[in-house]
Amino acid sequence: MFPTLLIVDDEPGILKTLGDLLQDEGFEIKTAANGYEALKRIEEDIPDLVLLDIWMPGMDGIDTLKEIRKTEPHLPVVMITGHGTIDTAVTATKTGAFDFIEKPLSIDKVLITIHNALNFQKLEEENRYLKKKNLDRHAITGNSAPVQQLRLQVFQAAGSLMPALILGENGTGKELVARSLHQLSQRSEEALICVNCAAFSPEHIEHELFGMEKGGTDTTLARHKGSIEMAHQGSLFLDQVADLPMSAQGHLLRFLEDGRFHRAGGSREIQVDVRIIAATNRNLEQEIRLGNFREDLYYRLAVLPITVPPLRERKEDIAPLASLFLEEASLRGKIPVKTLSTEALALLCTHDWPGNVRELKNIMERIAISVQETDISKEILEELGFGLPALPDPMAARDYRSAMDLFSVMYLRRQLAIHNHSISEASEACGLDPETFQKLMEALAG
Ligand SMILES: Nc1ncnc2c1ncn2[C@@H]1O[C@H](COP(=O)(O)OP(=O)(O)OP(=O)(O)O)[C@@H](O)[C@H]1O
Repeated sequence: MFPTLLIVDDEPGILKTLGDLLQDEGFEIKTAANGYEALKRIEEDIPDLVLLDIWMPGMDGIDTLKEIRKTEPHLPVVMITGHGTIDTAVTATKTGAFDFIEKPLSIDKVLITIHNALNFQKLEEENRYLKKKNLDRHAITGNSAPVQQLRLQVFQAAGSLMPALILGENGTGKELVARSLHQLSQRSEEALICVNCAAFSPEHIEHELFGMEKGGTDTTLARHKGSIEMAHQGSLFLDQVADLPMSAQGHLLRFLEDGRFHRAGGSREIQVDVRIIAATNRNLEQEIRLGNFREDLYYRLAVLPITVPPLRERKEDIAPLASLFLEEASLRGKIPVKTLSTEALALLCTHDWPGNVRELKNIMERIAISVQETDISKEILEELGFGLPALPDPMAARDYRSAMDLFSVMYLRRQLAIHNHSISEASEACGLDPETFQKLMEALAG
């Protein structure tokens, strides 16, 4: 299929010669003698590109362009200008024209501009497609009442510029909620900068957030912009915000008050427009009582609080989430999709999911890759440690020894659950070697 060009010019001579030349180059040509006719043509059938004369009686090129933009924001428009009307042409590019070509027209220049505009348009389309896909990637899966409520809260918060604070246990989906919030907001075309506040030492977190003006001889501290500046016009996601040291909390509070800050070592005041989204799995009210978190900062951050419920409180979501993760893993690994039997699913619903959705995702990915069968039975899950009998409360144990044994088994099971049901990962996290971990599990189970 050849690209369709709409040529808009009040000079019949130009319509004819330019039309014939471009038709010879393989384009399909439509013409319009004025702005009104052009809008009518576009309404009938959208062309791939418009060549639009600026000087026309009645509605001129700029007004026609403004009208086109109302219904067709992405349609590439190239302006044709008379000699000496560069200022108007610049106004046109500001109004959304792709480029302009001067009369008398050189066919080479016309062809290059058309090809550039069509290529750019293709790239833009791909980008929009990827953006849309990205939106799906950040979709919050689940049909339980708490997740429906969560989606509504995210949607409402996306329409505001106020800081949002996302609360919830480990692995519940706080980062996913933050990404979804940004994607649904008017800032989705701009950057979402993510900073894990727990990943930096107290000295480095301020440099990471606010940037650095002078670094002396230490090259790792060279002059650089901080995440706040990089997020200008977009959003900044502060994950594990409870880990911010006190001095950084003070600077963040000041920034939240008026959008201004200084780079470390700098005296120039910088103002940016950034939407803050913070998250934590800690109980911030308790951290305030313990003196670890500033109360005034908490109130600034928590203008729009969003709580992501733990998976054990929305077990209806286990089935759709498990299917999603099995499907995603099989797509990635190019292997057949696996499904859970009814009994296997019922067994998953008896589990408490201390690692929440991340634990479910990890286990489904492991099953997708390592299990041969496409129907996942209850027995396969039992081999991975699901469905172990519930343990009595260690506080009610008859003596110290039994209380300690009960506690140890609970601890090891929990570590196993959090770490992907993998003995090597869990043992490393607990500081035990895998053999000891396994032996302890067996001895305590007996
Ligand atoms: N409702 C959901 N739908 C689809 N995927 C989800 C959902 N909730 C969580 N996930 C996935 O589970 C994983 C863990 O989620 P995420 O990293 O957002 O959790 P988190 O609460 O930020 O964790 P942490 O407390 O450790 O920072 C991610 O891969 C995420 O995409």
